[in-house]
Amino acid sequence: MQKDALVLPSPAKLNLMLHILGRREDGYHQLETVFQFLDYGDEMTFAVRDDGKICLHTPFEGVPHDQNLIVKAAKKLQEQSGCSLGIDIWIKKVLPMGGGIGGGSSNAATTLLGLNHLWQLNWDEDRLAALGLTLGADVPVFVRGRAAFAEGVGDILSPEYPEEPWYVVLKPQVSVSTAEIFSHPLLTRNTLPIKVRPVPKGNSRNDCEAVVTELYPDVRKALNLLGKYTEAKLTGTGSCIFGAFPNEASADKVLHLLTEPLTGFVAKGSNISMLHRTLQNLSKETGTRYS
Ligand SMILES: C[C@@](CO)(OP(=O)(O)O)[C@H](O)COP(=O)(O)OP(=O)(O)OC[C@H]1O[C@@H](n2ccc(N)nc2=O)[C@H](O)[C@@H]1O
Ligand SMILES: Nc1ncnc2c1ncn2[C@@H]1O[C@H](COP(=O)(O)OP(=O)(O)O)[C@@H](O)[C@H]1O
Repeated sequence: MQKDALVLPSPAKLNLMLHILGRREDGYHQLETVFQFLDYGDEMTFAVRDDGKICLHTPFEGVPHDQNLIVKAAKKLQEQSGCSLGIDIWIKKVLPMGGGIGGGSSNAATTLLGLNHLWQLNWDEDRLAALGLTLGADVPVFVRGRAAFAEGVGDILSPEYPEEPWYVVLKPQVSVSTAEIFSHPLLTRNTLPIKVRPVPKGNSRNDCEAVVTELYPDVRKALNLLGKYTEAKLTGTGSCIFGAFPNEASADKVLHLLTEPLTGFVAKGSNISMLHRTLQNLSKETGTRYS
Protein backbone atom coordinates (compact mmCIF):
# COMPACT_ATOMS: atom_id res chain seq x y z
CA MET A 1 0.00 0.00 0.00
CA GLN A 2 1.27 3.50 -0.80
CA LYS A 3 2.44 5.66 2.08
CA ASP A 4 0.17 8.58 1.10
CA ALA A 5 -2.97 6.40 1.21
CA LEU A 6 -6.07 7.91 2.81
CA VAL A 7 -7.80 5.73 5.44
CA LEU A 8 -11.42 6.59 6.23
CA PRO A 9 -14.19 4.99 8.30
CA SER A 10 -17.50 3.98 6.73
CA PRO A 11 -20.02 3.85 9.57
CA ALA A 12 -23.37 2.11 9.93
CA LYS A 13 -26.71 3.85 10.45
CA LEU A 14 -29.88 3.00 12.33
CA ASN A 15 -33.42 4.03 11.46
CA LEU A 16 -34.71 5.00 14.91
CA MET A 17 -38.24 5.07 13.46
CA LEU A 18 -39.59 4.50 9.96
CA HIS A 19 -43.07 5.42 8.76
CA ILE A 20 -44.36 4.78 5.24
CA LEU A 21 -46.77 7.46 4.06
CA GLY A 22 -47.47 6.35 0.50
CA ARG A 23 -46.10 5.14 -2.80
CA ARG A 24 -45.05 7.33 -5.74
CA GLU A 25 -45.88 6.53 -9.35
CA ASP A 26 -42.33 5.25 -9.93
CA GLY A 27 -42.86 2.65 -7.18
CA TYR A 28 -40.63 4.37 -4.61
CA HIS A 29 -42.15 4.94 -1.19
CA GLN A 30 -42.56 8.21 0.68
CA LEU A 31 -41.03 7.79 4.09
CA GLU A 32 -40.47 9.56 7.34
CA THR A 33 -37.47 8.21 9.16
CA VAL A 34 -34.86 9.29 11.69
CA PHE A 35 -31.29 8.36 10.81
CA GLN A 36 -28.58 8.14 13.43
CA PHE A 37 -25.02 6.90 12.92
CA LEU A 38 -23.15 4.25 14.84
CA ASP A 39 -19.53 4.57 15.89
CA TYR A 40 -18.95 1.24 14.19
CA GLY A 41 -18.26 0.39 10.58
CA ASP A 42 -15.94 -0.60 7.77
CA GLU A 43 -12.51 0.88 7.17
CA MET A 44 -11.65 2.00 3.64
CA THR A 45 -8.22 2.81 2.20
CA PHE A 46 -7.74 4.87 -0.95
CA ALA A 47 -4.63 5.52 -3.05
CA VAL A 48 -4.58 7.58 -6.26
CA ARG A 49 -3.57 5.98 -9.58
CA ASP A 50 -2.37 7.96 -12.56
CA ASP A 51 -3.82 5.64 -15.22
CA GLY A 52 -7.53 6.41 -14.61
CA LYS A 53 -8.38 2.84 -13.52
CA ILE A 54 -10.86 2.21 -10.67
CA CYS A 55 -9.71 -0.91 -8.80
CA LEU A 56 -11.39 -2.34 -5.73
CA HIS A 57 -8.90 -4.91 -4.44
CA THR A 58 -11.10 -6.54 -1.78
CA PRO A 59 -13.44 -9.21 -3.18
CA PHE A 60 -17.08 -9.24 -2.00
CA GLU A 61 -18.93 -12.55 -1.93
CA GLY A 62 -21.90 -12.34 -4.31
CA VAL A 63 -21.16 -8.80 -5.54
CA PRO A 64 -19.27 -8.56 -8.87
CA HIS A 65 -16.58 -5.81 -8.98
CA ASP A 66 -18.50 -3.48 -11.29
CA GLN A 67 -21.76 -3.92 -9.35
CA ASN A 68 -20.15 -2.89 -6.08
CA LEU A 69 -21.50 0.46 -4.87
CA ILE A 70 -17.91 1.52 -4.13
CA VAL A 71 -16.91 1.06 -7.76
CA LYS A 72 -20.17 2.56 -9.06
CA ALA A 73 -19.67 5.65 -6.88
CA ALA A 74 -16.06 6.10 -8.00
CA LYS A 75 -16.94 5.65 -11.70
CA LYS A 76 -19.85 8.11 -11.56
CA LEU A 77 -17.74 10.73 -9.83
CA GLN A 78 -14.94 10.22 -12.34
CA GLU A 79 -17.35 10.50 -15.31
CA GLN A 80 -19.23 13.53 -14.02
CA SER A 81 -16.13 15.43 -12.94
CA GLY A 82 -14.08 14.54 -16.03
CA CYS A 83 -11.20 13.54 -13.74
CA SER A 84 -8.39 11.62 -15.47
CA LEU A 85 -7.02 10.07 -12.25
CA GLY A 86 -7.92 6.59 -11.00
CA ILE A 87 -8.02 4.94 -7.59
CA ASP A 88 -6.98 1.79 -5.71
CA ILE A 89 -9.40 0.87 -2.93
CA TRP A 90 -9.23 -1.66 -0.10
CA ILE A 91 -11.89 -2.27 2.54
CA LYS A 92 -12.01 -4.07 5.89
CA LYS A 93 -15.66 -5.11 5.82
CA VAL A 94 -17.29 -5.65 9.21
CA LEU A 95 -20.84 -4.47 8.48
CA PRO A 96 -23.20 -7.30 7.56
CA MET A 97 -24.72 -6.92 4.09
CA GLY A 98 -28.49 -6.67 3.67
CA GLY A 99 -28.87 -5.83 7.35
CA GLY A 100 -30.61 -2.44 7.12
CA ILE A 101 -27.59 -0.71 8.63
CA GLY A 102 -26.64 0.86 5.31
CA GLY A 103 -23.19 -0.61 4.70
CA GLY A 104 -23.32 -0.35 0.92
CA SER A 105 -24.67 3.21 0.98
CA SER A 106 -22.08 4.20 3.57
CA ASN A 107 -19.26 2.71 1.47
CA ALA A 108 -20.51 4.70 -1.53
CA ALA A 109 -20.58 7.94 0.49
CA THR A 110 -17.10 7.38 1.97
CA THR A 111 -15.84 6.78 -1.58
CA LEU A 112 -17.40 10.03 -2.83
CA LEU A 113 -15.93 12.10 0.02
CA GLY A 114 -12.54 10.38 -0.12
CA LEU A 115 -12.17 10.81 -3.87
CA ASN A 116 -13.47 14.39 -3.80
CA HIS A 117 -10.46 15.11 -1.61
CA LEU A 118 -7.83 12.94 -3.28
CA TRP A 119 -8.78 14.03 -6.80
CA GLN A 120 -9.03 17.66 -5.58
CA LEU A 121 -12.46 18.13 -7.14
CA ASN A 122 -13.81 20.59 -4.53
CA TRP A 123 -17.39 19.49 -5.09
CA ASP A 124 -19.70 20.81 -2.36
CA GLU A 125 -21.84 18.57 -0.17
CA ASP A 126 -25.06 19.29 -2.15
CA ARG A 127 -23.49 18.12 -5.41
CA LEU A 128 -22.02 14.99 -3.81
CA ALA A 129 -25.36 14.18 -2.12
CA ALA A 130 -27.23 14.59 -5.43
CA LEU A 131 -24.82 12.19 -7.15
CA GLY A 132 -25.16 9.85 -4.14
CA LEU A 133 -28.93 9.74 -4.49
CA THR A 134 -28.56 8.23 -7.97
CA LEU A 135 -26.73 5.31 -6.28
CA GLY A 136 -29.26 4.70 -3.49
CA ALA A 137 -31.84 6.42 -1.31
CA ASP A 138 -29.62 6.24 1.79
CA VAL A 139 -26.41 7.62 0.29
CA PRO A 140 -27.17 11.36 0.85
CA VAL A 141 -27.44 11.08 4.64
CA PHE A 142 -24.03 9.39 4.77
CA VAL A 143 -22.59 12.13 2.54
CA ARG A 144 -23.91 14.81 4.90
CA GLY A 145 -22.93 12.93 8.06
CA ARG A 146 -25.44 14.46 10.45
CA ALA A 147 -28.32 12.67 12.20
CA ALA A 148 -31.47 13.62 10.36
CA PHE A 149 -35.20 13.44 10.01
CA ALA A 150 -35.75 12.29 6.44
CA GLU A 151 -38.76 12.76 4.19
CA GLY A 152 -39.39 12.11 0.51
CA VAL A 153 -37.77 8.79 -0.42
CA GLY A 154 -35.44 9.37 2.50
CA ASP A 155 -33.50 12.12 0.72
CA ILE A 156 -35.05 15.35 2.09
CA LEU A 157 -33.07 15.82 5.27
CA SER A 158 -33.41 18.14 8.22
CA PRO A 159 -31.34 18.02 11.41
CA GLU A 160 -32.53 15.88 14.28
CA TYR A 161 -30.76 15.51 17.62
CA PRO A 162 -31.76 12.18 19.18
CA GLU A 163 -30.12 10.97 22.40
CA GLU A 164 -26.85 9.12 21.79
CA PRO A 165 -27.16 5.91 23.80
CA TRP A 166 -25.22 2.68 23.44
CA TYR A 167 -26.92 0.11 21.24
CA VAL A 168 -26.93 -3.64 20.98
CA VAL A 169 -27.32 -4.53 17.30
CA LEU A 170 -28.17 -8.13 16.43
CA LYS A 171 -27.98 -9.74 13.01
CA PRO A 172 -30.31 -12.72 12.50
CA GLN A 173 -28.87 -15.24 10.02
CA VAL A 174 -31.04 -13.94 7.16
CA SER A 175 -30.53 -11.24 4.58
CA VAL A 176 -33.61 -9.15 3.73
CA SER A 177 -34.09 -7.67 0.27
CA THR A 178 -35.28 -4.05 0.52
CA ALA A 179 -37.09 -4.36 -2.82
CA GLU A 180 -38.95 -7.49 -1.62
CA ILE A 181 -40.30 -5.69 1.46
CA PHE A 182 -41.30 -2.57 -0.46
CA SER A 183 -43.20 -4.60 -3.05
CA HIS A 184 -45.13 -6.65 -0.46
CA PRO A 185 -48.93 -6.22 -0.75
CA LEU A 186 -49.42 -6.18 3.03
CA LEU A 187 -46.89 -3.43 3.78
CA THR A 188 -48.39 -0.50 5.75
CA ARG A 189 -48.37 2.46 3.35
CA ASN A 190 -50.81 4.93 4.89
CA THR A 191 -49.23 6.26 8.06
CA LEU A 192 -50.06 9.94 8.62
CA PRO A 193 -47.19 12.44 8.48
CA ILE A 194 -45.71 13.62 11.76
CA LYS A 195 -46.61 17.27 12.24
CA VAL A 196 -44.43 18.00 15.26
CA ARG A 197 -40.65 18.13 15.36
CA PRO A 198 -38.46 16.84 16.84
CA VAL A 199 -40.23 13.52 16.43
CA PRO A 200 -42.16 13.00 19.69
CA LYS A 201 -41.38 9.92 21.76
CA GLY A 202 -43.94 7.20 21.05
CA ASN A 203 -43.48 7.53 17.26
CA SER A 204 -40.68 5.02 17.09
CA ARG A 205 -42.52 2.34 15.13
CA ASN A 206 -40.99 0.81 12.01
CA ASP A 207 -43.76 0.15 9.46
CA CYS A 208 -41.69 -2.59 7.80
CA GLU A 209 -41.55 -4.68 10.96
CA ALA A 210 -44.88 -6.53 10.54
CA VAL A 211 -44.07 -7.77 7.02
CA VAL A 212 -40.42 -8.56 7.80
CA THR A 213 -41.29 -10.63 10.90
CA GLU A 214 -44.01 -12.46 8.95
CA LEU A 215 -41.57 -13.40 6.16
CA TYR A 216 -38.55 -13.99 8.42
CA PRO A 217 -39.40 -15.74 11.72
CA ASP A 218 -35.73 -15.46 12.79
CA VAL A 219 -36.16 -11.69 12.94
CA ARG A 220 -39.23 -12.07 15.17
CA LYS A 221 -37.25 -14.42 17.45
CA ALA A 222 -34.41 -11.91 17.74
CA LEU A 223 -36.85 -9.07 18.53
CA ASN A 224 -38.43 -11.19 21.25
CA LEU A 225 -35.05 -12.08 22.75
CA LEU A 226 -33.68 -8.52 22.88
CA GLY A 227 -37.13 -7.27 23.89
CA LYS A 228 -36.69 -8.98 27.26
CA TYR A 229 -34.08 -6.34 28.15
CA THR A 230 -35.13 -3.17 26.32
CA GLU A 231 -37.42 -1.94 23.54
CA ALA A 232 -36.22 -3.83 20.45
CA LYS A 233 -36.76 -2.51 16.93
CA LEU A 234 -35.98 -3.27 13.32
CA THR A 235 -33.67 -0.90 11.41
CA GLY A 236 -34.64 -0.08 7.81
CA THR A 237 -36.02 -3.19 6.16
CA GLY A 238 -33.87 -5.38 8.42
CA SER A 239 -32.66 -7.92 9.12
CA CYS A 240 -30.73 -6.20 11.93
CA ILE A 241 -32.54 -5.27 15.10
CA PHE A 242 -31.38 -2.95 17.86
CA GLY A 243 -32.09 -1.76 21.38
CA ALA A 244 -30.74 1.16 23.42
CA PHE A 245 -28.86 0.98 26.73
CA PRO A 246 -27.63 3.76 29.04
CA ASN A 247 -23.97 2.73 28.94
CA GLU A 248 -21.49 0.40 27.25
CA ALA A 249 -21.27 -2.04 30.16
CA SER A 250 -25.02 -2.73 30.25
CA ALA A 251 -25.11 -3.16 26.45
CA ASP A 252 -22.09 -5.52 26.56
CA LYS A 253 -23.68 -7.60 29.28
CA VAL A 254 -26.86 -8.15 27.24
CA LEU A 255 -24.93 -8.85 24.03
CA HIS A 256 -23.00 -11.62 25.76
CA LEU A 257 -26.21 -13.17 27.05
CA LEU A 258 -27.79 -13.13 23.60
CA THR A 259 -25.38 -13.72 20.77
CA GLU A 260 -25.56 -17.51 20.38
CA PRO A 261 -26.77 -18.31 17.61
CA LEU A 262 -27.07 -14.63 16.60
CA THR A 263 -24.16 -12.40 15.77
CA GLY A 264 -24.08 -8.83 16.93
CA PHE A 265 -22.13 -5.90 18.25
CA VAL A 266 -22.29 -3.00 20.67
CA ALA A 267 -21.82 0.57 19.42
CA LYS A 268 -22.49 4.11 20.52
CA GLY A 269 -25.06 6.17 18.64
CA SER A 270 -23.66 9.39 17.22
CA ASN A 271 -25.29 12.45 15.66
CA ILE A 272 -22.12 13.27 13.71
CA SER A 273 -20.78 10.39 11.68
CA MET A 274 -17.29 9.16 12.48
CA LEU A 275 -16.40 9.71 8.82
CA HIS A 276 -17.07 13.43 9.21
CA ARG A 277 -15.26 13.58 12.55
CA THR A 278 -12.24 11.97 10.87
CA LEU A 279 -12.41 14.40 7.94
CA GLN A 280 -12.66 17.37 10.33
CA ASN A 281 -9.58 16.16 12.24
CA LEU A 282 -7.66 15.75 8.97
CA SER A 283 -8.66 19.27 7.96
CA LYS A 284 -7.29 20.63 11.26
CA GLU A 285 -4.03 18.70 10.84
CA THR A 286 -3.41 19.66 7.24
CA GLY A 287 -5.28 22.95 6.89
CA THR A 288 -7.12 21.46 3.88
CA ARG A 289 -10.91 21.37 3.46
CA TYR A 290 -12.02 17.78 2.91
CA SER A 291 -15.65 18.25 1.85
C1 LIG B 1 -35.85 1.89 3.56
C2 LIG B 1 -34.39 2.04 3.88
C3 LIG B 1 -34.27 2.91 5.14
O1 LIG B 1 -33.02 3.32 5.45
O2 LIG B 1 -33.95 0.74 4.08
P1 LIG B 1 -32.61 -0.14 4.20
O3 LIG B 1 -32.17 -0.51 2.79
O4 LIG B 1 -31.57 0.64 4.91
O5 LIG B 1 -33.01 -1.37 4.93
C4 LIG B 1 -33.70 2.75 2.72
O6 LIG B 1 -34.24 4.02 2.47
C5 LIG B 1 -33.57 2.01 1.44
O7 LIG B 1 -32.49 2.63 0.79
P2 LIG B 1 -31.54 1.87 -0.20
O8 LIG B 1 -31.14 0.54 0.37
O9 LIG B 1 -30.48 2.84 -0.61
O10 LIG B 1 -32.58 1.61 -1.33
P3 LIG B 1 -32.44 1.68 -2.90
O11 LIG B 1 -31.27 0.87 -3.33
O12 LIG B 1 -32.57 3.12 -3.33
O13 LIG B 1 -33.79 0.91 -3.30
C6 LIG B 1 -33.96 -0.50 -3.23
C7 LIG B 1 -35.41 -0.80 -3.59
O14 LIG B 1 -36.26 -0.48 -2.47
C8 LIG B 1 -37.45 0.16 -2.87
N1 LIG B 1 -37.54 1.47 -2.21
C9 LIG B 1 -36.45 2.04 -1.64
C10 LIG B 1 -36.55 3.24 -0.97
C11 LIG B 1 -37.81 3.87 -0.91
N2 LIG B 1 -37.97 5.04 -0.29
N3 LIG B 1 -38.89 3.30 -1.50
C12 LIG B 1 -38.76 2.11 -2.14
O15 LIG B 1 -39.76 1.59 -2.65
C13 LIG B 1 -37.40 0.25 -4.38
O16 LIG B 1 -38.10 -0.88 -4.86
C14 LIG B 1 -35.95 0.05 -4.73
O17 LIG B 1 -35.78 -0.58 -5.95
N1 LIG C 1 -19.98 -2.01 -0.92
C1 LIG C 1 -21.07 -2.73 -0.65
N2 LIG C 1 -21.33 -3.11 0.62
C2 LIG C 1 -22.45 -3.82 0.90
N3 LIG C 1 -23.35 -4.20 0.00
C3 LIG C 1 -23.15 -3.87 -1.28
C4 LIG C 1 -22.01 -3.12 -1.65
N4 LIG C 1 -22.09 -2.93 -2.97
C5 LIG C 1 -23.19 -3.54 -3.40
N5 LIG C 1 -23.86 -4.11 -2.39
C6 LIG C 1 -25.16 -4.83 -2.51
O1 LIG C 1 -26.16 -4.06 -1.80
C7 LIG C 1 -26.97 -4.91 -0.99
C8 LIG C 1 -27.47 -4.11 0.23
O2 LIG C 1 -26.36 -3.89 1.03
P1 LIG C 1 -26.31 -3.03 2.35
O3 LIG C 1 -26.23 -1.59 2.03
O4 LIG C 1 -25.20 -3.55 3.17
O5 LIG C 1 -27.65 -3.37 3.06
P2 LIG C 1 -28.87 -2.52 3.58
O6 LIG C 1 -29.32 -1.60 2.44
O7 LIG C 1 -29.88 -3.54 3.93
O8 LIG C 1 -28.38 -1.77 4.76
C9 LIG C 1 -26.06 -6.08 -0.64
O9 LIG C 1 -26.79 -7.25 -0.39
C10 LIG C 1 -25.16 -6.21 -1.87
O10 LIG C 1 -25.73 -7.08 -2.82
